[in-house]
Amino acid sequence: MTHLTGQTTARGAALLADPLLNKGTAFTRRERAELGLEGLLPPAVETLDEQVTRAHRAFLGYDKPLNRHIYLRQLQDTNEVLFYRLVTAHLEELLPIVYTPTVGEACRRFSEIYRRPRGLFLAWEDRDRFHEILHNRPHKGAVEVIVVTDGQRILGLGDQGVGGMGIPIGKLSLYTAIGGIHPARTLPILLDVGTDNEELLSDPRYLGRRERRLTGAEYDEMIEAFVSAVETELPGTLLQWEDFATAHARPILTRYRDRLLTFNDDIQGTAAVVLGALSTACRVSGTPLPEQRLVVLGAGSAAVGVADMIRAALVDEGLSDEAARRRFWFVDVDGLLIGARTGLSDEQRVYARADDEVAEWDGTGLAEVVRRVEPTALIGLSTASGAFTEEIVRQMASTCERPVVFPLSNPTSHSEADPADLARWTGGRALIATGSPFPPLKVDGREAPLAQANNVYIFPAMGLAVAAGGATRVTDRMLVAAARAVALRAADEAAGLPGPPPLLPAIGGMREAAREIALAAALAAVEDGVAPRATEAELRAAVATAQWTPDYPAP
Ligand SMILES: NC(=O)C1=CN([C@@H]2O[C@H](COP(=O)(O)OP(=O)(O)OC[C@H]3O[C@@H](n4cnc5c(N)ncnc54)[C@H](O)[C@@H]3O)[C@@H](O)[C@H]2O)C=CC1
Ligand SMILES: CC(=O)C(=O)O
Ligand SMILES: [Mg+2]
Repeated sequence: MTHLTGQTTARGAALLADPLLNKGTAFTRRERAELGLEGLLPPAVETLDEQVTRAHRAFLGYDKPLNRHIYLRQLQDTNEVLFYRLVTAHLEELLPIVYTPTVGEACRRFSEIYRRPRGLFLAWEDRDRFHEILHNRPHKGAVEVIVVTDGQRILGLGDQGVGGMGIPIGKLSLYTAIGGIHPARTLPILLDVGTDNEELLSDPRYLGRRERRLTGAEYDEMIEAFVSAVETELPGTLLQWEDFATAHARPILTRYRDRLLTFNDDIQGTAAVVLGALSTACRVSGTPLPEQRLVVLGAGSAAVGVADMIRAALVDEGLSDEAARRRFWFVDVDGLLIGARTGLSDEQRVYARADDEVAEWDGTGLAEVVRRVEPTALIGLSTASGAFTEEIVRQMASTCERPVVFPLSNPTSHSEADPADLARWTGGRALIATGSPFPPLKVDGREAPLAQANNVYIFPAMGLAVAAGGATRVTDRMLVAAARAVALRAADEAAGLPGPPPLLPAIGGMREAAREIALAAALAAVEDGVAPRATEAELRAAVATAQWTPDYPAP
């Protein structure tokens, strides 16, 4: 409880060394006298707001994003209340540093910039002792949310081995900053199953196991050992799978989603935010969802997850499943998904087009698909930087009045297009959302913020929903409800605003948005019978109470 209430028996240097109890220069004179801190701090006593101002200046003193990231991580490891107060006060400015794109660089250079430990590293050799090792977590007591990765598909950067730990740390920082999950109740976990990244294997500084990745039955055994340790030691914890390679992501989700409280953020979180942004785009363009023709670049777990949720929404709107499937054309590194393709997974095969459709085509690459299909929406989850070329986008814009173009791959260096180019090539007609942040566009002399269709709109709110409503499973309906709440909030914010309506809610208001999204998901959990009965008013109050605000406990 200590770390939740701030009540502690720690004194002196030990107190200052605990990031969840340390107030730094905000310890009052009386506290300094009572807690053995005299002489350990410079004399000035600051308020939290004064500390935030000072920390923000120090942050701005670093030019390079990675150095800013390192500064923030150090602040987090020194004084968490101050870190979270700073992040929440400057969310829009700090999000790209804590999260994509800079977190990608932090993962790539994890071993080089490593300073202090955070979270748990679980290695294959210890698979029989995961239960014990979970006891070594820094904060005892219940854990509300775990984010776990095995580092194999970190953003669009591929295998980063233990460097992938940057992602669970970054995502959980946002569970706290946006969702309000208390930092003592979060736990980042890296499953070290080795790496196939040659550069890392030959780097003497690499901090992970210098072994090739586990595969097959051993890999499955590792995952099972981990899940059963979580089930036994931390029952009721929300377990989020993050940045697993497609070969593992879906099978793990299928295996465990009905067994414990769990979801895959890349598959399900991404789907919800994209459905939210697409719903807004449909409203703005006047082309209803069932009339959209969707070309999706990339057929990995993220892309298929997105299509599955849009397909379910189409069926909800009255289309047959077959008709819904026919609204999609999937293009991957080998071209259009068609029946004749071998090696497609069952999930991909759902979207394979009939072979005779392409009989007369000049190949099945993206350019030809766009020329033939005349899509109204182009969604990129391919990791292929610049794949939405001028030729392709101009072609699309020649047959569609308001082309929906979502280059969603992260980090920025992997985006399928630069939004400023998309706006130029389409004469400002494109409805754009990106995965990583981009500067606002200039529209009619005004700055128009770009929608960042990133699962950050969803996962912190799911954590809050579960904390407030006590769900025991994450159901599809909870995610669809979250998607609807995102679209609703965007529409509310757009009302009365000059200029083009934003496709997603403003980043600066994400904490408030998270409450609305969480409420919608919590209500859906009750409807699905996976959470105790509660009225909307009760859940609204529970969500507000559950959302922690960073502040020092009264002296
Ligand atoms: N905006 C967001 O919230 C999210 C974005 N993403 C991004 O989506 C991307 C993909 O993630 P996953 O599906 O897990 O990855 P993945 O590696 O499993 O899938 C990539 C897919 O793209 C295809 N591809 C690769 N190069 C291509 C090319 N040059 N042309 C056409 N297709 C190509 C591959 O064949 C594969 O089907 C990543 O960059 C990730 O950062 C993922 C989750 C959330
Ligand atoms: C945003 C995210 O989860 C990804 O790019 O993998
Ligand atoms: Mg991810």
